[in-house]
Amino acid sequence: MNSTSGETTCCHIIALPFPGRGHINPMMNLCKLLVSKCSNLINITFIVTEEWFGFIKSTPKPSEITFQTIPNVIPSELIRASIFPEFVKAVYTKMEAPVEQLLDRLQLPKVSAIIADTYLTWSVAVGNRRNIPVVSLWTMSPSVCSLFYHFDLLIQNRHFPVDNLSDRSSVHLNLLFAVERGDEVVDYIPGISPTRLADLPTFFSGVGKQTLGEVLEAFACIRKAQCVMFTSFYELERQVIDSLNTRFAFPVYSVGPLIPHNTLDSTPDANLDYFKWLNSQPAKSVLYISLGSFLSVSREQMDEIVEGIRESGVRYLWVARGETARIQEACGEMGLVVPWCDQLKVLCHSSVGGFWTHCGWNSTLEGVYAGVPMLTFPIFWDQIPDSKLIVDDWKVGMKVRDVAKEKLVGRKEISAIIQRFMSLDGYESKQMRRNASELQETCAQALSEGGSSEANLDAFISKFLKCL
Ligand SMILES: O=c1ccn([C@@H]2O[C@H](COP(=O)(O)OP(=O)(O)O[C@H]3O[C@H](CO)[C@@H](O)[C@H](O)[C@H]3O)[C@@H](O)[C@H]2O)c(=O)[nH]1
Repeated sequence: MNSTSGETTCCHIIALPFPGRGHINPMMNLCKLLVSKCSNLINITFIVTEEWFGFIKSTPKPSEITFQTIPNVIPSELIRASIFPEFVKAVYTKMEAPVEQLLDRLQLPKVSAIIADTYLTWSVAVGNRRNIPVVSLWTMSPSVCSLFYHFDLLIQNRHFPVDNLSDRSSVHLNLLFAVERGDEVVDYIPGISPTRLADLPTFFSGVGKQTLGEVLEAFACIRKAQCVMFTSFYELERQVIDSLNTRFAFPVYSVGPLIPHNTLDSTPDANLDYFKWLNSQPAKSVLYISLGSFLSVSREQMDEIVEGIRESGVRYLWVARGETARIQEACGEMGLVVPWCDQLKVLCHSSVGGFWTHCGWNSTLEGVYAGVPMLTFPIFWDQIPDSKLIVDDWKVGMKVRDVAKEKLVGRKEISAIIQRFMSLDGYESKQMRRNASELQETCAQALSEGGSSEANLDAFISKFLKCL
């Protein structure tokens, strides 16, 4: 604290999240954490588009965090998934100028740092021009960070590009590739356990390949940031984090999981129908299903999932956007379908015994925190290696969808794996549940007083928030 004159000085942080739920949530959780650590001593300006402000303005937050908006210079969130490459290009090219204008107008005093999503490449230049340190917040797994940071190794080892794939925008091209060469093993990315080509992010073709240029640009820019922050915790991927620490010329801080665990006790739930329903179910009997907040699977696949769940006879709570009534009718009376829920609180409910997940990194961290085993159904990008971490490395889950094997997972297969996964008696299931509890314990230790995440946050604060 800068208090030689007896006065307390407030400093300022600018938060620049990437416009997407999976990025805004962890950025907000980080901001809340910083405020709770440095109460009354920092103010945070959280910058989003007007559209996102509409989505999040009623989110409970401390008064030290203030929203500021820029105009909607990028395509709407409502169509983001359908025009993803165009959306990413707009984020890379259209947001910098309005952010600069906003900062000029606000004239914020004593700005200690800009915390910006790694994918907002231009933020490093904004910070450097204003002589403000830039903290690059990576909201995916440290493994995926290492992979993109060392992308040249894939090229040197002739694992990228793959010549026989055209640029047609099709998920099936990735599958085609996965079937032909997917079992080849990548064992040269620092810190990452041997990984099949099929388990790398979906950058070999289609939409993934179309946005790869921007992602690699982000990893060129990350080198000019003053530090990198992970939403994860150190013990979860210790080898990768150690190895990145030796390679980066700046510090790496793992301060997570940056999920809303601090609010678990405070949010009221008694009146919500799905909590009332959960309260009346047997312990560990409910499969919680979420396919993520922005991408969806094909109609054909969705029908197989619905039938598989119905045939399994397992109790379920399914978060489905848009098609709630249709899915509820088709899946039957063993469960509930809702358009949105308080996911972390649901995962921590004693009736929930499993998590069908698309393996978004926040959901993965929430599953780890809650100690719930995961049934993985990755759809795109980093979700594929996240599934591999969950199933092969941590051994806290089972795969519904193996990208190297099949295009469409059929209802019989889905029903069988759900039953095996939710059984509390089977050897495999018991082992998986034991591993999930152990990982949960490691996570709790990281978050506890003196744990690695707390120590990293303290180290970050003392190095970067100089005004405190
Ligand atoms: O009913 C719901 C559904 C979701 N969530 C929350 O929404 C967030 C979703 O984040 P995530 O699980 O990471 O999924 P996406 O929104 O799909 O995340 C995007 O961003 C992530 C972080 O960069 C990437 O790992 C993913 O691949 C990418 O799709 C999580 O905190 C969930 O708890 C809820 O609270 N209620």
